[in-house]
Amino acid sequence: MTAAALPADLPQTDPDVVIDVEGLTKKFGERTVVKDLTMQVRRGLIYGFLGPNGSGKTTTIRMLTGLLTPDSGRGTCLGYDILTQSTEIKRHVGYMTQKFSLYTDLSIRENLEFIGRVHGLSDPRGAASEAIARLGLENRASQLAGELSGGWKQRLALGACILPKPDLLLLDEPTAGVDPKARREFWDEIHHLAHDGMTVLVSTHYMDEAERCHEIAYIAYGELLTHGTVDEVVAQSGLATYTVTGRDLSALADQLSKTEGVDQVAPFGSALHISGRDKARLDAAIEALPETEGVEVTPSEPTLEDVFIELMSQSRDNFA
Ligand SMILES: Nc1ncnc2c1ncn2[C@@H]1O[C@H](COP(=O)(O)OP(=O)(O)OP(=O)(O)O)[C@@H](O)[C@H]1O
Repeated sequence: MTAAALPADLPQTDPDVVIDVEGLTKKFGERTVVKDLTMQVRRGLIYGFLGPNGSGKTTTIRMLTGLLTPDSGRGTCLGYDILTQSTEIKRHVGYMTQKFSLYTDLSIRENLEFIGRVHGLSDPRGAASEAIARLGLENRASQLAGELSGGWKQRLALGACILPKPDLLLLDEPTAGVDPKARREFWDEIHHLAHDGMTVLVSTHYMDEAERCHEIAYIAYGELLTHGTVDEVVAQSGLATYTVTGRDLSALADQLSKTEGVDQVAPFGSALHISGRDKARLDAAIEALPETEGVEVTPSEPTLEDVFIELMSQSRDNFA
């Protein structure tokens, strides 16, 4: 990964650490939405935030970048204090929210030029042309934004965010409802941006997108339950997993889901994915299965989805 030089007006603290916060807590009314969150994000990383609906991902991302003031805790974003220097932070951050917020009755080019002017760019027309070329929007430049399909809208929204060349990009569920090809192209572009030195914080519910992040954090009920690379998160889970293949597995799935030592049974096409927190107990459950012709049980690796479902079930227990 290449890291471009920091702009001269950024505080030259530790240029490799873009976000460095500790003990962030946020309440809305009586409800604590984010609890005692401590984390660091290094420059040029694509950092994914995962977790159930309403778990505090957006609130976290907004606090990390000074867009929302925490009730307690402290830290820096791009070297600026998140409590006192949010104006400076905002100058360097691009934020793509869940809601499409561009002008539907302006064309792609008009929208981008307008955004360029709002940001006071010296050459809004040139910047718009550059973004149009970068995102492959040339053939659609004069199309009205309101007439674009979901995937192209997202691409335009991304173009608008990167127009002022932010150092940090926040993407809040950027590909919800977008087809797989458009999602892949969107992610290819995110990787190009990170390769050029931009840091990206992205919230998502898609496991394949989580796997495209350099690091991920899983937040449930306001608490950061795990973080690291995908491999680290899977290894830290301590889950043991088997794959069961064969015909007519639904009766077996029923039986297994009631068996001690089996914490998860998930059908995947003609296979079952069986996981347990305690490998010895899971092994005992597997060994106790009756021999059934055509049914095969093989050890496998837990998927990220297995890990997240497990984390969610544990945290729900704690919060019930
Ligand atoms: N300004 C606000 N005032 C009151 N409650 C809020 C506010 N913003 C968020 N909340 C609540 O805080 C909780 C966390 O919301 P947040 O948007 O951070 O979750 P999320 O993980 O991003 O959810 P999703 O995946 O659904 O986007 C939710 O219960 C939400 O209703």
